[in-house]
Amino acid sequence: MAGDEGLLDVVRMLDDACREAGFFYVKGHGISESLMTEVRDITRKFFHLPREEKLKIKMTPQSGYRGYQRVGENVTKGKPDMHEAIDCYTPIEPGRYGDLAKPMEGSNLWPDYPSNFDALLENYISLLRVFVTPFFNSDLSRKIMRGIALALGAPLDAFEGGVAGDAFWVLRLIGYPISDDIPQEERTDIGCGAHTDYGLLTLVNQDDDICALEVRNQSGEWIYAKPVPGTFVCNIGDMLKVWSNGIYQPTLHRVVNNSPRYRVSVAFFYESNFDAAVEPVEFCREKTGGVAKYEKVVYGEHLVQKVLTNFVM
Ligand SMILES: N=C(N)NCCCC[C@H](N)C(=O)O
Ligand SMILES: O=C(O)CCC(=O)C(=O)O
Ligand SMILES: [Fe+2]
Repeated sequence: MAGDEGLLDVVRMLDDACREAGFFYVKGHGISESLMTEVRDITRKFFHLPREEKLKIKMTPQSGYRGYQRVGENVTKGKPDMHEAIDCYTPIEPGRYGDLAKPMEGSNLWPDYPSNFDALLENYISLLRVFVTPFFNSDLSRKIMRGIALALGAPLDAFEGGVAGDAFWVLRLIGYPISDDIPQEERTDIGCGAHTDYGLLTLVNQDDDICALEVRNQSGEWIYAKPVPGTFVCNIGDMLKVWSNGIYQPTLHRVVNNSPRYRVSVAFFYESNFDAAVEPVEFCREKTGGVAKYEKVVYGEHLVQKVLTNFVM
């Protein structure tokens, strides 16, 4: 690979983006634009169903926090978010991680309508995750993580193995209504409050033509991650900060839908192993003065703590 100029260019761009912005666009990734659109369109169709239909897959503590949440149920920094969503997670069998995963045990709730929802989404998830057949491989998130490993000057598989070789995944299908459609007494001015993501890497498939995702730059200004059709907007999560000893930092972002149209985005989160204890890896410590800047974090504890405090139901 050392002689592949094209690859080295991409790795350099990735390193710049991860250091400067914590956000970047990925194109030419092998997921067809038509599939990306289809996934957003089926999500939109679901959110346009009557409330009773959507509540058939209501998210509750008993469902392992999987399923549908109404506008305002997700809360960020004490303020209700003006989005509705379906949250899906890697299925967790009872007892799989002992007490650690108890609150999130279970399998995902898929709606009956639109009828091919589960098949389409399960296919999409497998393409973003790790999908290996004798004829065809797709593992987009892992490929990007391999690029990030190279960007840090490490071997390709530096972010796999015991810590992320069995990566946990999260999928959020999100709808942001226009404010006129939200009763005034329930309305706040923000679709999703400022936050960083929890894991390694996020891949956002967002509606074309609506600017709503805002990223905080180094001067503290909010700038749009404008839609670029066919691309994923990618960003770094909390676990990669710890793992890289802060060489790459997650960036605050938020969503404000001031457009006159309902906005859909589908965010895929590629995480470490659920029970991984993530700590600064030696090759990153060496690059940053030899001292670990962060304490060890168990990813599953981080996620469960977020999930238990994110909702007002
Ligand atoms: N899995 C992720 N990243 N979910 C993003 C939701 C961010 C908002 C959430 N209420 C919070 O305060 O974190
Ligand atoms: O809707 C978006 O564009 C981003 C959503 C987001 O940041 C998240 O769910 O973590
Ligand atoms: Fe996010």
